Amino acid sequence: MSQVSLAKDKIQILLLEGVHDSAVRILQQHGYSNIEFLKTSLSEAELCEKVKDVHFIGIRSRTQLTAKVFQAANKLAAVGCFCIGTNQVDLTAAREHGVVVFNAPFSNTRSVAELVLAEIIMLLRRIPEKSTAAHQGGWDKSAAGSFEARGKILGIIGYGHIGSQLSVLAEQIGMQVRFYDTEDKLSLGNALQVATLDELLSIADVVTLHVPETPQTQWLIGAEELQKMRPGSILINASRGTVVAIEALADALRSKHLGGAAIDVFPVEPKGNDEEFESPLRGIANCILTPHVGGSTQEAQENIGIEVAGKLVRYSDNGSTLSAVNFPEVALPTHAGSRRLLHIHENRPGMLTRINQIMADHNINVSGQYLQTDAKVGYVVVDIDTPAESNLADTVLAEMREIPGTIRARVLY
Ligand SMILES: NC(=O)c1ccc[n+]([C@@H]2O[C@H](COP(=O)([O-])OP(=O)(O)OC[C@H]3O[C@@H](n4cnc5c(N)ncnc54)[C@H](O)[C@@H]3O)[C@@H](O)[C@H]2O)c1
Ligand SMILES: O=C(O)[C@H](O)COP(=O)(O)O
Repeated sequence: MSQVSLAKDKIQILLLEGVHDSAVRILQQHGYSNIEFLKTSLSEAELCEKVKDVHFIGIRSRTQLTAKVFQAANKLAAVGCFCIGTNQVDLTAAREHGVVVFNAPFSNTRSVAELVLAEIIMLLRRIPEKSTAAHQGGWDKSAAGSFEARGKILGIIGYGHIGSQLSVLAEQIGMQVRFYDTEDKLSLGNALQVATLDELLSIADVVTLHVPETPQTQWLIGAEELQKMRPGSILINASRGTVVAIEALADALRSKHLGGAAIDVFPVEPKGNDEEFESPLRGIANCILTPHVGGSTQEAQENIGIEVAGKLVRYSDNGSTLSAVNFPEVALPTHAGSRRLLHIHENRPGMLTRINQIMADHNINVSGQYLQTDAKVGYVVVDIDTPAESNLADTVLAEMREIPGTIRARVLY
């Protein structure tokens, strides 16, 4: 499971799903040239084969990194999710294999909030069906069923980075914001938190979902919840496809209980742009269907590329795990003038003592030491004063790997 120090051009990086060029630029600027770039995702079987030689992998929301993939990924040090969601990665398996997972928690949030705001206005004015009619030669000039957004109640489920930004934007056009969140949240502007999901559903003219995919959010909105929404109200989902029971939503739209919907994420999404999109929502009036593009803007993708590639570089160069989603977080200074050893282990008592005993045995001067643990994993970083040409670091590394409970150890180049 361990990995020796490698020259940067030997470090293999695999970028999938067409992550933005900015990621490649950042990696190259920091000396990483061994980069394979694919526009598509890969299946589990393809990944298991491909990851064997890979040290860093970059994915978006489509690539499923399962326990089986981590089992095959002997050399993998870190995963960069070039998106917000990390539900596509088995985070526990990653941690058990000593693989650090990073994401981009902020960079595409504004893009999602803007799209949802636009959809609210479009749906309240019944623009999707009027536009479809016009494309077919129709002329549906009528105010029936068309409303201003001003004064309407926007119900936000999940008041995190996206939900709270949308809250601010929606107030700018005069909407009244109410939100439901399982955590107590600071209300921005005049927004108010409500105590229960049912309360939110019963008062909102527009309900929009901004929760992560978790066991608790799976099918959060089913037939029962849809019935609790106000007649003629609107549902928007740009979170994850498993949050809304899609057949029940199709029924609620067909029966006209709901006045419209905008859905960006689906329980099953095509694997690529050349696969047909199947959904019970196809053909339903006043229903905007978008191909998971909430975060797909030039600005967001470029920023995500820079942000996540930067995190991979800092981990590779320095061992920094700041803002990792599955790992003890350590923010580290550079280590010019010393060799840096990383030791990832099961969180058992006495690990640090064992590591320091090895340093003492070799009469090594430790110039810096950092330890961070969580319930399962411990992460120790040791800076030792030894000339770059000495092989003492490799000797020490070999001994550190022998410590029972070691998951992964390496020395930084
Ligand atoms: N469509 C897209 O392209 C796109 C783009 C970005 C993000 N997303 C999705 O949007 C999600 C939200 O993003 P974010 O940046 O706002 O995340 P966030 O973590 O900042 O906010 C999520 C909020 O949901 C709340 N929450 C969690 N479980 C809940 C529950 N059961 N009921 C009510 N509230 C609950 C949390 O407390 C938190 O406040 C992401 O996890 C991702 O899946 C989609
Ligand atoms: O989690 C996210 O950030 C969004 O779902 C966007 O995913 P994408 O990078 O696959 O568009």
